[in-house]
Amino acid sequence: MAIDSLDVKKKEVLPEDNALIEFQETLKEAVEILHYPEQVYEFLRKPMRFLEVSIPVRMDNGQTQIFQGFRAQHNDATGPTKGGIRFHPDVTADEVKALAGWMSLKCGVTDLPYGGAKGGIICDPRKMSQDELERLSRGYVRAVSQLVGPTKDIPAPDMYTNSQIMAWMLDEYDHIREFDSPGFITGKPITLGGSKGRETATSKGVLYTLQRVCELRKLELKDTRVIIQGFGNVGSYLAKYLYELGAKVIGIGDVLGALYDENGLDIPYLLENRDSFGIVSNRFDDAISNQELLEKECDILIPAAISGVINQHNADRIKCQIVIEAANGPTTKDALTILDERGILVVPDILANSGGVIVSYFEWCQNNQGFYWTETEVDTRLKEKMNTSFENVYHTAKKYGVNMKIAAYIEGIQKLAEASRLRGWLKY
Ligand SMILES: NC(=O)C1=CN([C@@H]2O[C@H](COP(=O)(O)OP(=O)(O)OC[C@H]3O[C@@H](n4cnc5c(N)ncnc54)[C@H](O)[C@@H]3O)[C@@H](O)[C@H]2O)C=CC1
Ligand SMILES: O=C(O)CCC(=O)C(=O)O
Repeated sequence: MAIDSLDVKKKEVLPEDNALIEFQETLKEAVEILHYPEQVYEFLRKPMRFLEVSIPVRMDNGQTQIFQGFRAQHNDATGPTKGGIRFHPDVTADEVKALAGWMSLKCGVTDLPYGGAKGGIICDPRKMSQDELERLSRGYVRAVSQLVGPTKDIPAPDMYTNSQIMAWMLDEYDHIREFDSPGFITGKPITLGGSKGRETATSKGVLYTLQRVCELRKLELKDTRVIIQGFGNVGSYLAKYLYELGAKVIGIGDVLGALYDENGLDIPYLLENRDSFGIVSNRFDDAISNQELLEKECDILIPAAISGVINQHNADRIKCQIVIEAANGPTTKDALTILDERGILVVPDILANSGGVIVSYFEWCQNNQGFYWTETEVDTRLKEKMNTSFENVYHTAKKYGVNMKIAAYIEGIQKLAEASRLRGWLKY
């Protein structure tokens, strides 16, 4: 069914469209702090491979529409590449390249045996029927099938993709390869070899990070005022967990607007009334804009939607103690400088949202073993990895006297650079 009624409004907070430059500039800073030669930066600043594809899809009206898709593989020195596939009308080639680079760093920070990758298709899934989405998903796999595979490059969900889309992609891949290979893709339905706990993994990882930060800042989670932008996979589960733990979720945002109540929102009601694309604000007359939401006073602000929303235009009006980046790249470099100067702690994406890829890794391990874990096993291991990664980044920040973003890059780069040197790709 086409969902025309949910027409995307023009974005109220214009993201800075320079994710790749953001990635490269921060990378350069971290490489210099580590006293690595320039070639390390030159090698890591772009993906090792990038494929752009055209995907013809027969639409329900009988006409064929050509969709543009991408897959970027940033670096495979440490293992096969790994990263989600985004279906979004605004996704660009450069953004996918940046997202792939961030995936490499994320896998470095969390010590996973992967390099980074990312995929994207320019489309608006809210305006497509399930049949059209299925044909698009299968078409994408056919277009990139030479490049991906369980020991080459393993996709997963990202914005506007979900376990059903992973299931179609897996089925198409199995069809092409003529054997069952559940390890080709993660974030699958549990019946098809998905892992328990993958659906909630990113939000749980953000929660564990947030709890650790609260301990350090001596903040009681109970009654802490939290604002979350994004009410999809990551934002909605996070809101649920925080609400259950007694935090006051005073604001949430989605693509069409935002809801705010200084006394705390009724999260169970919003969860029940949101649609499958994480939209709920359109059900209320008193919705505010995303811009207003981001500038409301709170203790912890959690951008969990798109990149570049905290930028040089609004960073001096952000009124919180802590920003936890659940989205990829929500804070620009300029904004980070302003927030640093204002004493606002920013916990970086490549640490905070790594729970998703961590449990994707667990899923892949389970597929390779053919032996499946309980939810408690998954969760215990996730928490352990999140906590270890947090402590490493935190201590690196102290050691080098840098913010947590640079510290996370420093943590993320080292294994990549070392593996590239050991393979003889870089001489230093
Ligand atoms: N799903 C996962 O496992 C992981 C997701 N992430 C990142 O977290 C973020 C959110 O991902 P998901 O929750 O999976 O996506 P989703 O598709 O489930 O939900 C996206 C949410 O963002 C909102 N949104 C979309 N465009 C917006 C805009 N222009 N302004 C304000 N809100 C907007 C949507 O309305 C929806 O509520 C993305 O940056 C993604 O890359 C990071 C790590 C893993
Ligand atoms: O689960 C994965 O493999 C990747 C998730 C992802 O795309 C991300 O962390 O940004």
